[in-house]
Amino acid sequence: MNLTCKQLLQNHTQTWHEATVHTFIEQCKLGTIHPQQFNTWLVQDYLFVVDFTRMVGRVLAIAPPDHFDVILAGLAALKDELNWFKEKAAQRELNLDVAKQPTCIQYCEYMHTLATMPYPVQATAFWAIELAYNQGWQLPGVMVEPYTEFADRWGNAGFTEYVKLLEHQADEVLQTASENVHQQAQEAFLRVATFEKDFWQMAFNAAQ
Ligand SMILES: Cc1ncc(CN)c(N)n1
Repeated sequence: MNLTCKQLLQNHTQTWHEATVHTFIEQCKLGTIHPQQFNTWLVQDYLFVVDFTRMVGRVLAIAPPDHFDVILAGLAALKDELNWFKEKAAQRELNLDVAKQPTCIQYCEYMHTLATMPYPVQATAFWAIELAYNQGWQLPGVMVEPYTEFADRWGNAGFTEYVKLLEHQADEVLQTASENVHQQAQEAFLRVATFEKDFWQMAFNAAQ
């Protein structure tokens, strides 16, 4: 039996919904998010993206050469993204040299463990991580200022296209993978979904 990214989304609609729809983002859309919550997200997400960039580097290291184009484009976008995070943090006078919160630590440690897994599992996790932000920031629709630019970073049409390419690459390698690898890919998808939900909650908790 084959496994595709689309099937993962269809088989786990509730879990995926919780990964991509959260009061944190809804309150960004409305402009009611507390600055302390948003700033916590900004700093912790920067720290996450540093480790995510390393993860993508490891994915590249074991990817077939015909997947390089998409992954290298992703790494180039991450270079811009890391600089953009620094700019946004400076505008808000936020210190990025702080400790990761437990949820961020656990997510980053999980990304590390992905390196021990077969390429189809890593490709599936990579796609799921990017899709979570693509949908998370896109689903609420137009956000009020100053959040428009944040929603646009991951919700724009180009990013949607990039996530589609990641899906095609994951689907391609899942097609020839064993049942056991399919099982691991499904577990990775579910772990990513749970971490995404927890990450929104971590930022939301900053005001309580
Ligand atoms: C927590 C999280 N998940 C996903 C992404 C998108 N790279 C992100 N920036 N942060």
